[in-house]
Amino acid sequence: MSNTLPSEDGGKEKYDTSGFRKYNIPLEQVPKFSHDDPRVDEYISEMKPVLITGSNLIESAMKWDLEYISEHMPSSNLTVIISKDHNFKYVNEKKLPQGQMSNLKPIHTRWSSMTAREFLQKIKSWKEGDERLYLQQVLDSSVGPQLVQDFLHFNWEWAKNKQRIHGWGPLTSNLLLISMEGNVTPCHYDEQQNLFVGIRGFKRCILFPPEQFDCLYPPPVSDPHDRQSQVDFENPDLKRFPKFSEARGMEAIVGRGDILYIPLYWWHHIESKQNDDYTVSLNFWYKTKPTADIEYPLKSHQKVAILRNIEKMVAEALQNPDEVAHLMRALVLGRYT
Ligand SMILES: O=C(O)C(=O)C[C@H](CCCc1ccccc1)C(=O)O
Ligand SMILES: [Zn+2]
Repeated sequence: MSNTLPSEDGGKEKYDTSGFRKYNIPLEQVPKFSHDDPRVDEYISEMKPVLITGSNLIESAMKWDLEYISEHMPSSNLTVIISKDHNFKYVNEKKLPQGQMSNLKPIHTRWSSMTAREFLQKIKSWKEGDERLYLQQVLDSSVGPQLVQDFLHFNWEWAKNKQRIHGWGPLTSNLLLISMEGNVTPCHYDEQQNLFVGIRGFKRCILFPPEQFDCLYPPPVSDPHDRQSQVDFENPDLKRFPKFSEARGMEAIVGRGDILYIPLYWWHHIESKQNDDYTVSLNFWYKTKPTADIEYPLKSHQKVAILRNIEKMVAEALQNPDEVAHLMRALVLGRYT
Protein backbone atom coordinates (compact mmCIF):
# COMPACT_ATOMS: atom_id res chain seq x y z
CA MET A 1 0.00 0.00 0.00
CA SER A 2 1.32 3.47 -0.70
CA ASN A 3 2.35 5.48 2.29
CA THR A 4 0.01 8.47 1.85
CA LEU A 5 -3.52 8.51 0.48
CA PRO A 6 -3.96 10.14 -2.95
CA SER A 7 -5.59 13.45 -2.04
CA GLU A 8 -7.91 15.45 -4.27
CA ASP A 9 -5.44 18.28 -4.87
CA GLY A 10 -2.74 15.76 -5.67
CA GLY A 11 0.87 16.12 -4.68
CA LYS A 12 0.42 18.67 -1.93
CA GLU A 13 0.67 16.17 0.95
CA LYS A 14 4.20 15.56 2.24
CA TYR A 15 5.66 12.10 1.65
CA ASP A 16 6.92 10.26 4.75
CA THR A 17 10.68 10.45 4.04
CA SER A 18 11.92 8.93 7.31
CA GLY A 19 14.51 6.25 6.56
CA PHE A 20 15.99 8.16 3.60
CA ARG A 21 19.20 10.19 3.45
CA LYS A 22 18.90 13.94 3.97
CA TYR A 23 20.60 16.23 1.41
CA ASN A 24 20.78 20.00 1.49
CA ILE A 25 18.63 20.32 -1.64
CA PRO A 26 15.26 22.15 -1.79
CA LEU A 27 12.63 19.61 -2.80
CA GLU A 28 9.01 19.93 -3.97
CA GLN A 29 6.63 16.97 -3.95
CA VAL A 30 5.97 15.07 -7.16
CA PRO A 31 2.14 15.15 -7.50
CA LYS A 32 0.36 11.87 -6.84
CA PHE A 33 -2.87 10.90 -8.62
CA SER A 34 -4.98 7.78 -9.03
CA HIS A 35 -4.36 5.92 -12.32
CA ASP A 36 -7.77 6.96 -13.71
CA ASP A 37 -7.36 10.66 -12.86
CA PRO A 38 -7.16 12.73 -16.13
CA ARG A 39 -4.36 14.81 -14.62
CA VAL A 40 -2.03 11.80 -15.02
CA ASP A 41 -2.08 12.19 -18.82
CA GLU A 42 -1.79 15.97 -18.54
CA TYR A 43 1.51 15.59 -16.65
CA ILE A 44 2.87 12.88 -18.94
CA SER A 45 2.04 14.90 -22.06
CA GLU A 46 3.88 17.89 -20.53
CA MET A 47 6.82 15.54 -19.75
CA LYS A 48 6.58 16.26 -16.03
CA PRO A 49 7.05 13.58 -13.33
CA VAL A 50 3.88 12.19 -11.74
CA LEU A 51 3.27 9.39 -9.23
CA ILE A 52 0.42 7.12 -10.33
CA THR A 53 -1.39 4.99 -7.73
CA GLY A 54 -3.80 2.08 -7.88
CA SER A 55 -2.99 0.84 -11.36
CA ASN A 56 -2.88 -2.93 -11.87
CA LEU A 57 -0.13 -2.59 -14.52
CA ILE A 58 1.99 -5.41 -13.06
CA GLU A 59 -0.53 -7.14 -10.77
CA SER A 60 0.96 -10.51 -11.78
CA ALA A 61 4.44 -9.41 -10.60
CA MET A 62 3.33 -8.32 -7.13
CA LYS A 63 4.34 -11.77 -5.86
CA TRP A 64 7.93 -11.36 -7.18
CA ASP A 65 9.92 -11.63 -3.99
CA LEU A 66 13.24 -13.49 -3.68
CA GLU A 67 11.55 -16.66 -2.42
CA TYR A 68 9.28 -16.84 -5.46
CA ILE A 69 12.07 -15.92 -7.88
CA SER A 70 14.46 -18.47 -6.32
CA GLU A 71 11.76 -21.12 -6.61
CA HIS A 72 10.87 -20.38 -10.24
CA MET A 73 14.30 -19.76 -11.65
CA PRO A 74 16.56 -21.88 -9.42
CA SER A 75 19.47 -22.20 -11.81
CA SER A 76 19.43 -18.90 -13.69
CA ASN A 77 22.41 -16.67 -13.13
CA LEU A 78 21.27 -13.09 -12.63
CA THR A 79 23.31 -9.90 -13.05
CA VAL A 80 24.37 -8.44 -9.70
CA ILE A 81 26.39 -5.26 -9.15
CA ILE A 82 28.75 -5.27 -6.18
CA SER A 83 29.86 -2.02 -4.56
CA LYS A 84 32.30 -1.05 -1.81
CA ASP A 85 29.74 1.32 -0.33
CA HIS A 86 26.06 2.22 -0.70
CA ASN A 87 26.59 4.08 -4.01
CA PHE A 88 26.00 2.13 -7.22
CA LYS A 89 27.39 4.44 -9.86
CA TYR A 90 26.80 2.94 -13.29
CA VAL A 91 29.92 2.39 -15.46
CA ASN A 92 29.61 2.08 -19.23
CA GLU A 93 32.23 -0.64 -19.80
CA LYS A 94 32.33 0.19 -23.52
CA LYS A 95 33.70 3.65 -22.70
CA LEU A 96 36.46 2.40 -20.38
CA PRO A 97 40.00 3.07 -21.65
CA GLN A 98 41.17 -0.13 -23.36
CA GLY A 99 44.62 -1.70 -23.49
CA GLN A 100 47.40 -0.93 -21.06
CA MET A 101 45.26 1.63 -19.24
CA SER A 102 42.84 -1.10 -18.30
CA ASN A 103 44.28 -1.11 -14.77
CA LEU A 104 42.15 2.05 -14.43
CA LYS A 105 39.14 -0.29 -14.34
CA PRO A 106 36.73 0.98 -11.71
CA ILE A 107 37.47 -0.56 -8.32
CA HIS A 108 34.29 0.90 -6.87
CA THR A 109 31.62 -1.28 -8.49
CA ARG A 110 31.96 -4.55 -10.37
CA TRP A 111 29.56 -6.91 -12.09
CA SER A 112 28.94 -10.46 -10.98
CA SER A 113 26.31 -13.12 -11.63
CA MET A 114 24.64 -15.47 -9.19
CA THR A 115 21.37 -17.29 -8.58
CA ALA A 116 18.51 -15.56 -6.75
CA ARG A 117 19.03 -17.94 -3.83
CA GLU A 118 22.72 -17.00 -3.53
CA PHE A 119 21.75 -13.32 -3.69
CA LEU A 120 19.14 -13.84 -0.94
CA GLN A 121 21.65 -15.66 1.28
CA LYS A 122 24.28 -12.96 0.77
CA ILE A 123 21.97 -10.09 1.69
CA LYS A 124 20.57 -12.01 4.68
CA SER A 125 24.06 -12.58 6.08
CA TRP A 126 25.27 -9.06 5.18
CA LYS A 127 26.90 -7.05 7.95
CA GLU A 128 28.24 -3.48 8.15
CA GLY A 129 31.50 -3.19 6.21
CA ASP A 130 30.68 -5.98 3.77
CA GLU A 131 30.39 -5.16 0.06
CA ARG A 132 26.84 -4.30 -0.94
CA LEU A 133 24.82 -6.04 -3.67
CA TYR A 134 22.25 -4.82 -6.17
CA LEU A 135 20.50 -7.29 -8.52
CA GLN A 136 19.79 -5.61 -11.87
CA GLN A 137 18.53 -8.09 -14.42
CA VAL A 138 16.97 -7.33 -17.81
CA LEU A 139 13.76 -9.32 -18.20
CA ASP A 140 14.29 -11.64 -21.15
CA SER A 141 13.58 -15.29 -21.85
CA SER A 142 16.41 -16.23 -19.45
CA VAL A 143 14.11 -15.49 -16.50
CA GLY A 144 12.30 -18.72 -17.24
CA PRO A 145 8.75 -19.72 -18.17
CA GLN A 146 6.98 -18.78 -14.90
CA LEU A 147 8.17 -15.18 -14.84
CA VAL A 148 7.56 -14.94 -18.58
CA GLN A 149 3.96 -16.04 -17.86
CA ASP A 150 3.64 -13.36 -15.19
CA PHE A 151 5.11 -10.81 -17.63
CA LEU A 152 2.57 -11.75 -20.30
CA HIS A 153 -0.21 -11.12 -17.76
CA PHE A 154 0.79 -7.49 -17.17
CA ASN A 155 -1.96 -4.99 -17.96
CA TRP A 156 -0.47 -4.27 -21.40
CA GLU A 157 -3.69 -2.51 -22.37
CA TRP A 158 -2.88 0.30 -19.91
CA ALA A 159 0.80 0.49 -20.90
CA LYS A 160 0.09 0.41 -24.63
CA ASN A 161 -2.48 3.17 -24.15
CA LYS A 162 0.16 5.42 -22.54
CA GLN A 163 2.66 4.54 -25.27
CA ARG A 164 0.15 5.44 -27.98
CA ILE A 165 -1.41 8.66 -26.65
CA HIS A 166 1.99 10.08 -25.69
CA GLY A 167 3.70 9.11 -28.92
CA TRP A 168 6.37 6.96 -27.31
CA GLY A 169 8.47 4.61 -29.41
CA PRO A 170 8.81 0.89 -28.74
CA LEU A 171 9.32 -0.64 -25.28
CA THR A 172 13.07 -1.35 -25.26
CA SER A 173 13.46 -3.23 -21.98
CA ASN A 174 12.31 -3.94 -18.47
CA LEU A 175 14.95 -3.94 -15.76
CA LEU A 176 14.17 -6.02 -12.65
CA LEU A 177 15.80 -4.28 -9.67
CA ILE A 178 16.28 -5.99 -6.31
CA SER A 179 18.17 -3.74 -3.92
CA MET A 180 19.49 -4.13 -0.40
CA GLU A 181 18.11 -1.62 2.10
CA GLY A 182 19.93 1.72 1.84
CA ASN A 183 21.50 1.26 -1.62
CA VAL A 184 21.71 4.44 -3.74
CA THR A 185 21.71 4.88 -7.51
CA PRO A 186 23.36 8.30 -7.83
CA CYS A 187 21.89 11.12 -9.90
CA HIS A 188 21.84 10.47 -13.65
CA TYR A 189 19.56 10.85 -16.65
CA ASP A 190 18.47 8.30 -19.27
CA GLU A 191 17.52 8.94 -22.89
CA GLN A 192 14.27 7.02 -22.61
CA GLN A 193 10.78 7.51 -21.15
CA ASN A 194 10.42 5.45 -17.99
CA LEU A 195 7.47 3.92 -16.10
CA PHE A 196 9.13 2.95 -12.83
CA VAL A 197 7.03 0.53 -10.74
CA GLY A 198 7.31 -0.40 -7.06
CA ILE A 199 6.75 -4.07 -6.17
CA ARG A 200 8.17 -4.30 -2.63
CA GLY A 201 9.48 -1.84 -0.03
CA PHE A 202 9.95 1.90 -0.46
CA LYS A 203 12.25 3.84 -2.80
CA ARG A 204 12.74 7.60 -2.69
CA CYS A 205 13.37 9.32 -5.97
CA ILE A 206 14.79 12.87 -6.29
CA LEU A 207 14.27 14.40 -9.75
CA PHE A 208 15.60 17.49 -11.54
CA PRO A 209 14.39 18.82 -14.92
CA PRO A 210 16.73 18.69 -17.95
CA GLU A 211 17.26 22.49 -17.85
CA GLN A 212 19.28 22.03 -14.64
CA PHE A 213 21.99 20.33 -16.74
CA ASP A 214 24.37 23.18 -15.76
CA CYS A 215 23.77 22.58 -12.04
CA LEU A 216 24.50 18.83 -12.15
CA TYR A 217 27.79 18.64 -14.12
CA PRO A 218 27.80 15.36 -16.09
CA PRO A 219 31.26 14.30 -17.36
CA PRO A 220 32.16 14.30 -21.08
CA VAL A 221 29.98 12.10 -23.25
CA SER A 222 33.01 9.86 -23.88
CA ASP A 223 33.44 9.21 -20.14
CA PRO A 224 32.44 5.79 -18.70
CA HIS A 225 30.17 7.73 -16.31
CA ASP A 226 28.40 9.52 -19.16
CA ARG A 227 24.96 10.89 -18.18
CA GLN A 228 25.76 10.84 -14.46
CA SER A 229 26.21 13.86 -12.22
CA GLN A 230 29.76 14.28 -10.92
CA VAL A 231 28.42 15.93 -7.77
CA ASP A 232 28.56 13.84 -4.59
CA PHE A 233 25.20 14.69 -3.02
CA GLU A 234 26.50 13.71 0.43
CA ASN A 235 29.53 16.01 0.17
CA PRO A 236 29.10 18.43 -2.75
CA ASP A 237 32.32 20.17 -3.90
CA LEU A 238 30.92 23.66 -4.52
CA LYS A 239 34.33 24.93 -5.72
CA ARG A 240 34.30 22.53 -8.67
CA PHE A 241 30.49 22.55 -9.03
CA PRO A 242 29.29 26.01 -7.85
CA LYS A 243 25.90 25.95 -9.60
CA PHE A 244 24.90 22.80 -7.68
CA SER A 245 23.83 25.22 -4.92
CA GLU A 246 21.11 26.43 -7.33
CA ALA A 247 19.68 22.93 -7.96
CA ARG A 248 15.97 22.64 -7.10
CA GLY A 249 14.55 19.10 -7.03
CA MET A 250 11.30 17.16 -6.78
CA GLU A 251 10.74 14.13 -4.57
CA ALA A 252 8.52 11.04 -4.66
CA ILE A 253 8.31 7.91 -2.53
CA VAL A 254 7.51 4.87 -4.69
CA GLY A 255 5.66 2.21 -2.71
CA ARG A 256 4.04 -1.11 -3.63
CA GLY A 257 1.97 -0.79 -6.80
CA ASP A 258 2.97 2.86 -7.40
CA ILE A 259 4.21 3.95 -10.83
CA LEU A 260 6.58 6.93 -11.09
CA TYR A 261 6.73 8.45 -14.57
CA ILE A 262 10.35 9.59 -15.08
CA PRO A 263 10.41 11.72 -18.25
CA LEU A 264 13.35 11.18 -20.59
CA TYR A 265 16.40 13.37 -19.86
CA TRP A 266 15.10 14.14 -16.35
CA TRP A 267 17.80 13.62 -13.72
CA HIS A 268 16.95 11.11 -11.01
CA HIS A 269 18.64 9.88 -7.83
CA ILE A 270 17.03 6.72 -6.40
CA GLU A 271 17.54 5.05 -3.03
CA SER A 272 16.02 2.16 -1.09
CA LYS A 273 14.72 2.90 2.40
CA GLN A 274 17.40 2.32 5.06
CA ASN A 275 17.13 -0.35 7.78
CA ASP A 276 14.18 -1.81 5.94
CA ASP A 277 13.85 -5.04 3.98
CA TYR A 278 15.16 -5.37 0.42
CA THR A 279 13.20 -3.53 -2.29
CA VAL A 280 11.92 -4.89 -5.62
CA SER A 281 11.12 -2.60 -8.55
CA LEU A 282 10.65 -2.96 -12.29
CA ASN A 283 11.09 -0.27 -14.92
CA PHE A 284 9.65 0.05 -18.44
CA TRP A 285 12.04 1.97 -20.75
CA TYR A 286 10.51 3.35 -23.95
CA LYS A 287 12.46 4.95 -26.79
CA THR A 288 10.90 8.22 -27.74
CA LYS A 289 9.84 8.71 -31.34
CA PRO A 290 12.34 10.66 -33.49
CA THR A 291 11.18 14.29 -33.73
CA ALA A 292 9.47 14.41 -37.13
CA ASP A 293 8.66 18.11 -37.37
CA ILE A 294 10.73 20.22 -34.99
CA GLU A 295 8.65 22.77 -33.08
CA TYR A 296 10.08 25.99 -31.65
CA PRO A 297 10.75 27.00 -28.98
CA LEU A 298 12.73 23.82 -28.38
CA LYS A 299 12.13 21.84 -25.19
CA SER A 300 14.96 21.73 -22.64
CA HIS A 301 15.62 18.02 -23.21
CA GLN A 302 16.13 18.72 -26.92
CA LYS A 303 18.80 21.29 -26.03
CA VAL A 304 20.59 18.64 -23.94
CA ALA A 305 20.46 16.33 -26.96
CA ILE A 306 22.02 19.16 -29.04
CA LEU A 307 24.83 19.55 -26.47
CA ARG A 308 25.53 15.83 -26.65
CA ASN A 309 25.65 15.90 -30.44
CA ILE A 310 28.00 18.92 -30.46
CA GLU A 311 30.36 17.19 -28.01
CA LYS A 312 30.37 14.03 -30.11
CA MET A 313 30.91 15.93 -33.39
CA VAL A 314 33.77 18.03 -32.02
CA ALA A 315 35.51 15.00 -30.47
CA GLU A 316 35.02 13.11 -33.74
CA ALA A 317 36.33 16.00 -35.85
CA LEU A 318 39.37 16.54 -33.62
CA GLN A 319 40.00 12.80 -33.26
CA ASN A 320 41.15 13.62 -29.75
CA PRO A 321 38.80 14.07 -26.74
CA ASP A 322 41.55 15.99 -24.89
CA GLU A 323 41.39 18.90 -27.35
CA VAL A 324 37.61 19.36 -27.09
CA ALA A 325 37.64 21.68 -24.03
CA HIS A 326 40.27 23.99 -25.53
CA LEU A 327 38.38 24.38 -28.81
CA MET A 328 35.03 24.96 -27.05
CA ARG A 329 36.58 27.59 -24.76
CA ALA A 330 38.07 29.34 -27.79
CA LEU A 331 34.58 29.33 -29.34
CA VAL A 332 32.78 30.87 -26.33
CA LEU A 333 35.10 32.75 -23.95
CA GLY A 334 35.37 36.45 -24.73
CA ARG A 335 33.07 35.96 -27.74
CA TYR A 336 29.70 34.61 -26.56
CA THR A 337 30.25 35.61 -22.93
O1 LIG B 1 14.90 3.03 -13.93
C1 LIG B 1 15.87 3.84 -13.93
O2 LIG B 1 16.13 4.63 -14.88
C2 LIG B 1 16.75 3.89 -12.75
O3 LIG B 1 17.64 4.73 -12.70
C3 LIG B 1 16.53 2.88 -11.67
C4 LIG B 1 17.76 2.71 -10.75
C5 LIG B 1 18.72 1.64 -11.27
C6 LIG B 1 19.15 1.92 -12.71
C7 LIG B 1 20.59 1.43 -12.97
C8 LIG B 1 21.06 1.96 -14.30
C9 LIG B 1 21.38 3.30 -14.44
C10 LIG B 1 21.83 3.77 -15.69
C11 LIG B 1 21.93 2.91 -16.76
C12 LIG B 1 21.60 1.56 -16.61
C13 LIG B 1 21.15 1.08 -15.36
C14 LIG B 1 17.30 2.28 -9.35
O4 LIG B 1 16.09 2.08 -9.15
O5 LIG B 1 18.18 2.16 -8.47
ZN1 LIG C 1 17.77 5.83 -14.59
